[in-house]
Amino acid sequence: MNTAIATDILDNNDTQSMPVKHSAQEAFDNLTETVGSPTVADPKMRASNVNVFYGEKQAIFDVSLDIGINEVVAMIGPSGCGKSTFLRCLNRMNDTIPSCRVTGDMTLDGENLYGADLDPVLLRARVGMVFQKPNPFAKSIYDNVAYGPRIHGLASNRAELDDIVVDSLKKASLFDEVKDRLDAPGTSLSGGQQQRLCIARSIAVNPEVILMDEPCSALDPIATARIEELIDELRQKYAIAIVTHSMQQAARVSQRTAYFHLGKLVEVNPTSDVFTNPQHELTENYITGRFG
Ligand SMILES: Nc1ncnc2c1ncn2[C@@H]1O[C@H](COP(=O)(O)OP(=O)(O)OP(=O)(O)O)[C@@H](O)[C@H]1O
Repeated sequence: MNTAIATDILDNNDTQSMPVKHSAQEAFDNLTETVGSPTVADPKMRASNVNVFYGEKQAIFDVSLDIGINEVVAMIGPSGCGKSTFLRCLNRMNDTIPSCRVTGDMTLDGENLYGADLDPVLLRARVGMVFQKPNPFAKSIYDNVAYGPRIHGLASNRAELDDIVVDSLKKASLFDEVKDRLDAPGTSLSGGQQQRLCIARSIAVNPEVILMDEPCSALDPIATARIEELIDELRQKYAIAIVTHSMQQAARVSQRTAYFHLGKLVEVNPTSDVFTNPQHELTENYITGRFG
């Protein structure tokens, strides 16, 4: 993990009181194309020219961004800039909001996410999501993890289901802590354990991509560190996109960072570049604490 960069960001926060340069607004108004490298050679997911509307209000403007295999892409930016809205497009969670309309092209392994023949329920198994607040079902630890494999018919007998549950809990770094109480309610776990249970639940249905929307915002620093380590391990197998308010977290866990501002994707670059040598003035203002 990029701990050194994360520490640099902390050290740079003495610039918080500096005024926003007037030219920053001009730079935003003139922004017609994302600065940096929104595409990768081997995309798992590709979003091209995506616009999102809530009724008449446009929340995302012409955003293009790839999520590559074995990479973590961090999405950062001021509150309300559209990070969660964009993330939710990637597994069609926005379908559940009646006023929400999405245009543009989005693909998973080249397949159109919004194609008429694509079942959103199956899509959400392939593109799992972990939310801000851990949300285990009111079921046992075992049944929380077994739920997805059961409804998707991934196990033909109890022994296979047991294997999936144990394997998923191991991958989520939770097994050792719960192996003696798999029948206990998921809600009896600590917040950090509940979040790892939710990650195990996503993993259990063999996802290819994991989306995380501020997964550590309800957790203490120790539980956060466990999840961050886990994200680093999960990257070996999955493509991951994470929305975070913590620039230190983005620096620690991601390989590329995407900076959103008022619904536009301003800059995407390797994380080390974004935090040490941002290309766009708006990114620089944000990471040095001049606004946000
Ligand atoms: N369900 C909704 N209905 C109407 N407008 C919405 C809805 N969800 C989000 N918005 C609006 O879309 C814009 C982007 O919101 P979004 O939650 O995606 O931003 P965000 O960057 O994730 O914010 P935060 O960091 O505060 O979570 C905001 O103006 C918000 O008010």
